Amino acid sequence: MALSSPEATILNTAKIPENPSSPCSIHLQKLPHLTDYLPNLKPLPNPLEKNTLYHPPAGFYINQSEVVLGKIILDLSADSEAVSSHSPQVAYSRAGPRWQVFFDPKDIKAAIVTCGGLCPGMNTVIRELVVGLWEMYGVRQIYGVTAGYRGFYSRDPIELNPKLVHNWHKLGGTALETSRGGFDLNKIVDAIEHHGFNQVYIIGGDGTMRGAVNIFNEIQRRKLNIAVAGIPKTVDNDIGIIDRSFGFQTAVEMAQQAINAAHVEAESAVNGIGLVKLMGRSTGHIALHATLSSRDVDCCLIPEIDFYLEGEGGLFEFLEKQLKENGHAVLVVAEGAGQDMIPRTEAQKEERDESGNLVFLDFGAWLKSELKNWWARDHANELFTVKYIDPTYMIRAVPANATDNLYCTLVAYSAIHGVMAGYTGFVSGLINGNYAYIPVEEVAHARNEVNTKDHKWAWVRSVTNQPDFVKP
Ligand SMILES: Nc1ncnc2c1ncn2[C@@H]1O[C@H](COP(=O)(O)OP(=O)(O)O)[C@@H](O)[C@H]1O
Ligand SMILES: O=P(O)(O)OC[C@H]1O[C@](O)(COP(=O)(O)O)[C@@H](O)[C@@H]1O
Ligand SMILES: [Mg+2]
Repeated sequence: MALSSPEATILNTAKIPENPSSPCSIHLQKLPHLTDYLPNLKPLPNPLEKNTLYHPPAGFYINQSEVVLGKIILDLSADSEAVSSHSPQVAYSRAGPRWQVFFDPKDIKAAIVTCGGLCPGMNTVIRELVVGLWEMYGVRQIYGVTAGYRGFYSRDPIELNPKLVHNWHKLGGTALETSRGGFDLNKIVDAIEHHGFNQVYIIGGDGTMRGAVNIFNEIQRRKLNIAVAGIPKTVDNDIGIIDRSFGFQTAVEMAQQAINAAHVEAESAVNGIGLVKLMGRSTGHIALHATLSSRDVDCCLIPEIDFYLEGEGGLFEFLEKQLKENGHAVLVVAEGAGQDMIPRTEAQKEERDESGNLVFLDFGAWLKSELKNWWARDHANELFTVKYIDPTYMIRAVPANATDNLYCTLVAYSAIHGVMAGYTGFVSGLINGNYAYIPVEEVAHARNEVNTKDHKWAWVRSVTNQPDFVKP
């Protein structure tokens, strides 16, 4: 049947090359390997071969040639960027067990550390690293470094085993404790050497991964037989390349409770506004996803969009209309939104946390008072209520849900297999639904901001009907 919509016309006339599969080549991101700087290391057969419970079937081991593509959506029309520039498609090594390993389990002394803010699932990742190393590869020396990076040089590591970590996946937070700051490169690498750790698993966010790059470089410079693997953790979902971090979906789910409460409060008041602030230092992913799944939100404000309060096309005008039509409105704001609107003292402009992250002012509280001022000014004699809900830590200080727990298991096992195979300076992560190894250097600098030009943001706009804040 002939297609007659305008979209169909565009599709039918697009210049699609005769052989669309030919134009693209593949560029594999090279993973650092211990033999890059220790060429005399000898491979061993994978100890999984001797596992008494599990006999690896044919096809179990991953070949070096197996890759995961960084981009799976391509424009194959002849004049598209990808095709006309012949730019190669970026690919990453597929994660999983290798036939050869570069560690003898009896010589392994593994260290696990957690850094930065909490994220649901951190305990599961620790648990799965311990159980995976112990059960799959027969490793018996596994240690937890407590209190983040500073713990390497200021605390005694604690011994971990499957019995001890048995229930950890049911607990929020990190049993190893975490902290910000305290990154002292030489002290950390000295301590790693001093303790005899030869596998270091680092669970943390963008800051942590930048630290991991430095540790990896210093280990290479000292030519140490120590592999470093990162496992990206970011409740904000601000790390690029990977689809998302473990814990993100749990946080979005928890945020629903706050939005529901704000909705009930707003609906039950005369001219009621429910205002919810959700985490997201520099990205609005949690706010966006929580908004899309809730459907009760009338306006979602994130750091990636410019918006204004007063005048035509502004927030107050929009709320006025909402209150007139529905009697209530629900606003969701990301923590990092509107920071440049709040007046700051010189000291506040400089304030940073121990890791060097800028300390944000409470946009939700500021907006609440601005809303009240606006209403008092323009509608002095009408009732008005703003209920402000700030569930901050409640969305991240919880155990991971089932989906995130599964992700934690697979990402931890991927990291173990990669390290056993001698890879180092890499992270394991989910790319387009598949587990892959990515050079940590790349991950440490890859940002993941909300793309306000894509369909997802357009759906937010259509679900909420909020203005686009383009000044007339
Ligand atoms: N550029 C950097 N170089 C080295 N270490 C860093 C860097 N940025 C942050 N860190 C360290 O990484 C750890 C966690 O960083 P932080 O930004 O607090 O959290 P996250 O890793 O979750 O983003 C802290 O110990 C901090 O000192
Ligand atoms: O109060 P804390 O522990 O510094 O955490 C607050 C920050 O932690 C986060 O949840 C996550 O930040 P990180 O990924 O950098 O750890 C941010 O959204 C928030 O700004
Ligand atoms: Mg961070």
